[in-house]
Order: sequence, then structure tokens, then C-alpha cells
Amino acid sequence: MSFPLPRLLDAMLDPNTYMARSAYSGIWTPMITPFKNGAVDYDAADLFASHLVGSGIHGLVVGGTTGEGPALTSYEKARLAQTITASVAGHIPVFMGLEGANTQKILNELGELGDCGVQGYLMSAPSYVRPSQDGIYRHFMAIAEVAKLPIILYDIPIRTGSVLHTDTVVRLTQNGDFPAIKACGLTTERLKALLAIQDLKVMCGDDTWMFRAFEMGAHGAISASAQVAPRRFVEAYHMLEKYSADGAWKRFNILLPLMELMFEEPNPAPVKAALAMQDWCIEELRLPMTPVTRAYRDDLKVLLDNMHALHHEDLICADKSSK
Ligand SMILES: O=C(O)C1=N[C@H](C(=O)O)C[C@H](O)C1
Repeated sequence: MSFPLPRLLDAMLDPNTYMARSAYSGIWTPMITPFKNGAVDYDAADLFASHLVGSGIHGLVVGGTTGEGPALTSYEKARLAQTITASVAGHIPVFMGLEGANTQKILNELGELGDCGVQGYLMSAPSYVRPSQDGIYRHFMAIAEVAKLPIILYDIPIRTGSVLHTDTVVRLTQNGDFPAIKACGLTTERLKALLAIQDLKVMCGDDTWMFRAFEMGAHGAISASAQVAPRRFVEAYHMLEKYSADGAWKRFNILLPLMELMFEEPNPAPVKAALAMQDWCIEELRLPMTPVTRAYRDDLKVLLDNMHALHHEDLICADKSSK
């Protein structure tokens, strides 16, 4: 299954027709890790990463939540990073997901990963153990000192059980190399508070919030669903950035049902099911993650068929009238 793209929008995706962006902006996606017979399918990862770059995606995360990072060994993470950095060939940044509740284990993992070619890390607060804010601060600082690469702070309370308080984010950005935050569980107040922090780029981690967040000033998004229809997400982002808010919202609203459906069963099973329908991977996950239910797969097929069938004639007219 592929999604047709009108000529006008092809021109918008041409790297020569849009200006160079700052880092930590635009549509990033945390790539799934394709598996086959229990092993990582590096060839499938290579092909899929090339497709994502070719579709205009602005940055990739490997081995994050959606990449089933906790189920990968350090060897697999390093080899995956080497494969993907080679396939994107420096066109976009590639970051590596880091997580865990044991500071020393993450430090050991950094040693095992070595220089695997990534430009930085995306790291969540320790999960399960619920440390103090000072403990969270010291955890991030200890890892930053050894990592020697930028770390995007990953605030995802629903998964970790702890919140990165705004004061802690400020303290981290003032003392270490934490150029951006991927913020989840957003409220308007929280987003405003993060956007007010000097020298911090804010990347939206709640897919359905993405456009509201862009309109409020967020710099980018790290979105699992974006990899299911990458050109469409990038096209909506460019429309907002360069052309009309109305045209962008129209595109975003078409993508909203997809984003909602992607989180109705635990991520990344829905993303993998959608990508399997497009032949990018097979629907294999590592425990404790499991494939989607049959009923879910039927709904997903209908949604993807509808998206595929949807013509953009009305959107092209909207673009022309907004110029
Ligand atoms: O893997 C990620 O990074 C993302 N994780 C979030 C989650 O799984 O809760 C969702 C977001 O789209 C990307």
C-alpha cells in the first residue's frame, strides 16, 4: 500500500525548495525495530530508514519505546544504529533511545554501545523506582558526563511513573548538554512553561497534540504514527511552516484518526501492523509486547484503505487559494 502525493506537494518536499532547519525541529519518528524469526532484521531496517529519509522525515530515533529498545541487547542496538546511520548517510540526525532505572547499568550500556554513529540520545527518567527530583537530576547528569553527546530529555510520566519538573529541566539545561525535551502528557500550561525555558527546544511526544503544540511554538515532534504515512506528516508540517494554517489543519485532521488508532493498543504493535500491511516489516514483536488483536487489524485495514483512497484535489485547491 502506498500513498499518492500531488506534484505541488512533491515540490514542497524537495530539499532544495525548503530552507535548512535548525536541529530538533520538524517531524522525527522513533523507528520500529523489524524482527524476523526472533532476530533483528537489519536489511528491513536499512530499507525502511531509506524510505523515511526519502519521505522527508527530519530525524530518527532508534531503539526508543517504539523501537522496543528495552528488548534489544547492546550489540543489537549498536548494529542497528550503524545500519541506520549508514542508510541515512548524514542527511538527518539519528538518536538512540536510552532508558532504565539503574544509573550504573546505563553507564555500562554506553560503554558497550561505543561509537555507533548516532548524533545523540533520547533518554527517559528512571521508571518504576520514583526517585526525587534531585535523584533524577543526578541520574541525567551522570549519564551526560559519560555520553559526551547531546541528550534529548524524554518526559513520559505515563510510562516512567515520574515527572520531570520544570525546575529540574531548567537545572539540567543550565548544567549539561540537554538541548531539547520530548514532552508527553502535555497540558497547555506545561507546554507554555517548557517553551519559556531559554535555549531549550520542545518536541511534542503526544501525537494527537502535535499541531496544537506547533501552533503554540513547539519546534518539532517525535511521533510514532508519523512513520506509517511519513510524507503526509511532513507535508502537513511544511504547509504550516511555510503556507497556510488552514491547509495544514486540513491535512492534520485527515491524519488524526490514524494517530488515535495507533495508540488504541500498546505501541508499537499498531505501528508494526500498519507497516506490515505496507510490506515494510512482518508483524513480529518481542515479549512482553504482542501483536494487535484481529478485530483491531480489521479496523486498521479499513482506515488505511480509506486514507489510500482519499484524493487530495480539495487540498490542492486550498493550497492554491491560500497563496
Ligand atoms: O518511541 C517513542 O519515542 C514514542 N513513544 C511514545 C509512546 O510510545 O508512548 C509515543 C510517541 O509517538 C513516540
